[in-house]
Amino acid sequence: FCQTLLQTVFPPELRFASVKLFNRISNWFSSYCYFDITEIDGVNTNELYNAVQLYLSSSVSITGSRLSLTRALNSSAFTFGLSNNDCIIDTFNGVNVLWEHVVTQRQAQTFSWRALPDEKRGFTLRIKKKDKSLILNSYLDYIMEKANDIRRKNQDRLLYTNSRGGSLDSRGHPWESVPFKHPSTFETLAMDPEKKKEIMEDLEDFANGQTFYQKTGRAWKRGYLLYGPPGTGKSSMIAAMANYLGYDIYDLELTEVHTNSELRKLLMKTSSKSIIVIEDIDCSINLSNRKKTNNSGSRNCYDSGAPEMRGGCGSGSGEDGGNSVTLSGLLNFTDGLWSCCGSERIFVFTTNHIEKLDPALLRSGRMDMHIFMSYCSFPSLKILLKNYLSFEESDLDDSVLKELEKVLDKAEMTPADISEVLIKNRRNKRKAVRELLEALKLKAERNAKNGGLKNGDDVEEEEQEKRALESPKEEFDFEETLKEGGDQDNIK
Ligand SMILES: Nc1ncnc2c1ncn2[C@@H]1O[C@H](COP(=O)(O)OP(=O)(O)OP(=O)(O)O)[C@@H](O)[C@H]1O
Repeated sequence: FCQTLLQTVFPPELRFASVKLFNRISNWFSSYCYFDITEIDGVNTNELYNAVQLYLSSSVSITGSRLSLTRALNSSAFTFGLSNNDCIIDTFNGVNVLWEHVVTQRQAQTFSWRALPDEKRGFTLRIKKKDKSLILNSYLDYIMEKANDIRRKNQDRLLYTNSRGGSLDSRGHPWESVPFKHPSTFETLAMDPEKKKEIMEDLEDFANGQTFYQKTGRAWKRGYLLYGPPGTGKSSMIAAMANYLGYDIYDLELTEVHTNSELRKLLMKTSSKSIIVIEDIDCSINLSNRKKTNNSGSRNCYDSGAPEMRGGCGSGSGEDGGNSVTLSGLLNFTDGLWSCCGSERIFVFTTNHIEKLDPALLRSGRMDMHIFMSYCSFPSLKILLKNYLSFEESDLDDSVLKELEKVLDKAEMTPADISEVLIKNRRNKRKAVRELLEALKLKAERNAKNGGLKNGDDVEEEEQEKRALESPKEEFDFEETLKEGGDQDNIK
């Protein structure tokens, strides 16, 4: 009866108008203003909605009593969210704002080329009118930034490679990626703690240095050169850097890049907050012939500023018939105008032979920090003992520690060699230490015999070189024997 009466006295048009009027009057007198951020804006997904959801997830997890939980694709973390029609108060620059998660049923869908979800979701932001101009823009920027940080932290990092001979994938992308799961961290990395701290601080300063780089007019990038014998942890260091900063890694296979312009395109397709790695740079391209003069006897390649990497000096353009990467191309890659497309990028080059590198690559500004990855030192050994055997310093006898320390420098063993000994015997910790001591002593003795000659790989390399030098001599002797008409059986 009441309903019928209401319908008659207040027809829908009148009701609609009175609600509108009521809202307007209450808005007039209200000290708040409201912003609706819907999940779907027209037919497109609203990025701000996703950002707010992620941003609120960090504060909701502590305060909320009923929460929604999600786990995104390619993510290793759970994200908390406000459940339907729940509210939360957030504070920004001393101003309180209220967020409400509004979920309503969507009315029957009219024709649309895209199926919309049954529920209409959105956030309503309530801000005091007097604070609106003060915080709105900066608050929303802050939310977007924070959300990106959270997304990066939650999402699995990716390892990209270009090793497909310059071909593009179905999306026209020159890089292909896999989830990056390397477990190396600065904690597990065996190196001098002081040096480690210095590197970590440098990385932190870089990551937080947006204002600094802007103020000084420098491109927001940094170069690290890691050098040292094989097995001293150069790759592990790169993984630790990526895990520390939460950056993706682009592992650039330089031998698969054919021209400078291809190199540039690869660079353009890298994202910010990433580490671009060229491993064993001395093996990737020929860096040794920069001082060759060209036939006309002009000044050397290095002076000309466009040294050729394959086949001597070339034209100033730095490209050799369009099929070789030049040093100038590589320098432009790290240092030129193109290196600044995108920001917050780290370049890491690794080499086992720093002496083979062109000084142009090493000068400051290109490679800002040169990091020597050395043979295992005593502080590094303690980290390895802790990692592999869970040994603290106090768990070992002083005499054993002293013996290890004494022999370690002379043995010149890499952390990789030592890790092998420890892994092999990790079930029996005491035996592992004993075997390690023996291995170190043996290596030290061998080094002493060889006149302090480096580690196993270097010895092997020298032996290979010796063998290579010796083999032509044998051929020569054979020829000599032929000429002299020697013993035919021997010749056979
Ligand atoms: N400093 C280190 N700290 C911890 N582990 C190390 C270290 N160095 C080497 N290792 C161990 O040895 C293995 C090989 O090391 P890694 O590949 O990082 O050396 P590398 O210097 O990059 O060698 P290469 O020059 O041959 O590429 C790693 O998987 C790691 O387990």
